[in-house]
Amino acid sequence: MIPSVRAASADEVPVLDLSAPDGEQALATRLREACLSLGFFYVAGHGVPRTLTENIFAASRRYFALPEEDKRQDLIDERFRRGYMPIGVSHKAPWRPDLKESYEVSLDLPPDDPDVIAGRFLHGPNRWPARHPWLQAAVDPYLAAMLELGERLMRLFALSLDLEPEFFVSLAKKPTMHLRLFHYPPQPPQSPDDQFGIPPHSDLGMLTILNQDPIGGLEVRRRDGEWIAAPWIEDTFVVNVGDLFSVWTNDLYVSTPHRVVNRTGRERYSIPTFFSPDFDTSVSCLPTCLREGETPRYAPMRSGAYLEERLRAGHRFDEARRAPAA
Ligand SMILES: O=C(O)CCC(=O)C(=O)O
Ligand SMILES: [Fe+2]
Repeated sequence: MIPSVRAASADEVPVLDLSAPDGEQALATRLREACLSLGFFYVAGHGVPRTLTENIFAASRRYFALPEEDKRQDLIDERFRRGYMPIGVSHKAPWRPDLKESYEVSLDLPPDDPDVIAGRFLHGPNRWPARHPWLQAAVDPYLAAMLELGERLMRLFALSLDLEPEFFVSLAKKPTMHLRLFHYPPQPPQSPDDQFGIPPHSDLGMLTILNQDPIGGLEVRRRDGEWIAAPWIEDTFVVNVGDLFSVWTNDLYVSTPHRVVNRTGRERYSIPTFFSPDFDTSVSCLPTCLREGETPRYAPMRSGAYLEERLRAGHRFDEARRAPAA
């Protein structure tokens, strides 16, 4: 098992209260400080009703408690990437397969949407088990709340970089977003050093809003290389930037590596929502982020193509089709 790491101190993980009366510019300044240091921060005062969180966690627990044969009726499809992802599919070299199962939801596009008709990767309808209507009933309102919170944060991110407030929102009219219900079984104490719930990685897109349960297990790598355990703070979301911000800001805002190790002996559930801009968005160093004498560290890229490459590299669908071990 990976040796355990120290708990983050309170000043290492800033908490931004979005309901504070000091105004958006003050919040944007705090957000900037957080992104210049750890690249992770918490948001409180976010306005997302607590019942939405309680309901989606309850539905997630209920779903993952179903027999494997039942969940496999919702087996994820390689093109739209929606539905049930058993243990074994998320598997990135050189690590062992992730010790987690998931249910994947994205922006729900109707069959007559031009991108769906064109067969574009990730563009499609969500997938819901008709036998378990409570799943969609809990996820849909939560997803709507995440879209709203995501826009609020995108405006703050824009302000924090001296951009006009709608800069990121206007790039995300049909965002390639993913809401993922995760279940991490407890990791056995004798598990090898290359076994994680999720191995060290940076997030692919623009920003991530994570809802975690009180179990713990998320670990974040500081800029000096030390790993620290992210705390659980009641009624907050954990926010971090993804790789696109490293490109936009020339590493001023770093897409911080993180991982999950569930050492607690208990089941862990978490619900990250990932935001990326529209599939064809071209991403390159922002003029407001290029300091004197610097040159862009990353070649311009297309958001969707980057996402596709990384998603295809990190998943093994032959594992999804294999019958589960008896
Ligand atoms: O489950 C968590 O706490 C983190 C998940 C994560 O890092 C990811 O899916 O990218
Ligand atoms: Fe992540």
